[in-house]
Amino acid sequence: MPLVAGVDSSTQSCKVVIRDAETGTLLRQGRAPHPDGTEVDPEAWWQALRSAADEAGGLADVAAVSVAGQQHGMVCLDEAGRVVRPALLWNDTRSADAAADLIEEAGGGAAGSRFWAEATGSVPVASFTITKLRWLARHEPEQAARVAAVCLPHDWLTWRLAGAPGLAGLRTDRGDASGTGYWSPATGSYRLDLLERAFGRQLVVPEVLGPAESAGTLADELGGGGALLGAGTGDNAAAAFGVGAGPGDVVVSIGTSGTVFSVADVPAGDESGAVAGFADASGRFLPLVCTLNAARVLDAAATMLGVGLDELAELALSAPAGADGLVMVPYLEGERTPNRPLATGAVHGLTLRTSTPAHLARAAVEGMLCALADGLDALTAQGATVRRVILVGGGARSAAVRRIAPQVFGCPVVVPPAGEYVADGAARQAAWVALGGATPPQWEVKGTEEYAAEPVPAVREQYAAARGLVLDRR
Ligand SMILES: Nc1ncnc2c1ncn2[C@@H]1O[C@H](COP(=O)(O)OP(=O)(O)O)[C@@H](O)[C@H]1O
Ligand SMILES: O=C(CO)[C@@H](O)[C@H](O)COP(=O)(O)O
Repeated sequence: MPLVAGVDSSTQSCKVVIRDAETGTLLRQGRAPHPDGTEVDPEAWWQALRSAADEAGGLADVAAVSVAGQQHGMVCLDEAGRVVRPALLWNDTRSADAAADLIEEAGGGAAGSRFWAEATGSVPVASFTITKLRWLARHEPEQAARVAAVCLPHDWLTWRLAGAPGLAGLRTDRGDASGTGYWSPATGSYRLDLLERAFGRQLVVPEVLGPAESAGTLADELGGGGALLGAGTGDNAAAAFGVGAGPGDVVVSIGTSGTVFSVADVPAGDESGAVAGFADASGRFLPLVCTLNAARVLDAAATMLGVGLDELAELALSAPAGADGLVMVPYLEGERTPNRPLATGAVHGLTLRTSTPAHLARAAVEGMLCALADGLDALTAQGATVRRVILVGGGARSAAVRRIAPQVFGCPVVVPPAGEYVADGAARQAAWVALGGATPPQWEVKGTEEYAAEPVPAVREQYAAARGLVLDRR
């Protein structure tokens, strides 16, 4: 019975699961928090991974380990492999002007967007690594001069697990490479000309591995024993792999980010920029829409109302669908889809009738879900078929989210049992590496619950009328 470990190094925390490679049975798990903020010293992720792995009983008895991580974060290393500055995360919007500049330099407007969609599958927004490289080159030239290599959070953690074997030892996978802005899912190759255009010179980048290729072995200091390292992947690609998303399935993940994605056989190239044309962890593609505001909208609403998350859900469910016209536009951290990096949130429709905790709770849940429903529309416009939505992430633990989602999405919503599906996807990749074979092991997800409800189109209509009515941050 070989064991495998899967790691989810996401925005708010690190989770480790240890599973039986053949059956997928969960044996042990651990977690540790990450620091707040949109720039983080990668060393904090390393410490969190080590303590989550310790809580999970250590890695000494596993045959393989894979790391899934928050996408896009810019980890810059010098010649000696030292981190040059804290990593800028996917939700750091300071590179919004750099994104606009890169589109302008490629022809501007629709032509510039088309160029990027064709070259890399996605139109750059502030989240993408390439925009952060441009920001660094322009705003911190002394730090930029020290950079010898750039990689992503999961690449760096995999490299640390291997014992930090020099810059030539950096490895990544198709899924995470596709979120950099300098790798093409359609051709499966880097566009280092674009990296150079953005940063001003070439950098070492990780070698891109196939889905079941090994990135080396676990360092002895971690209990090594010859355990293989998987290539790892981005957290959304890992979630799709973890829940075993198939044709007609759209995964909606409500974590720090809100993401809407499906597994596709052909690469996407949405010139509007709404859908990012990523690659997945199985060798296929992962068209994806991402919002900056998801589970933390519920956290913020609970704080405003002075209640816990369970009480927030009860309040939301006690108000009518549509909250009698109270609408929350949830751009609390600016927004990525639509591309409004400076936007702030807003509440519309306040009357004496709607000025109650229940109405505000309902408006928060509906506003967050409506932004994701817009993402669902963008995904179907790119050819995705939606038979059902699979709901995952911390926000899926909310009873209100589970029950209101089918009203807003207009299709059945299935919720797997509360679990760590990103870490599970990483573990399944590790099992594929450990066991070999042309296809990954089949792990069954048991105990899925289905939620169905009559769609309530008025909720989306009132949100559509309100979503543009927001102020930019000053
Ligand atoms: N019962 C719940 N109701 C609503 N939100 C919840 C609940 N439990 C956890 N969350 C939220 O889930 C979020 C963390 O989700 P997670 O998917 O782990 O995020 P990430 O992967 O971005 O680190 C937190 O913002 C937390 O408040
Ligand atoms: O930027 C994206 C997807 O493009 C985000 O989904 C990040 O990958 C962070 O994920 P979470 O920590 O919210 O799960």
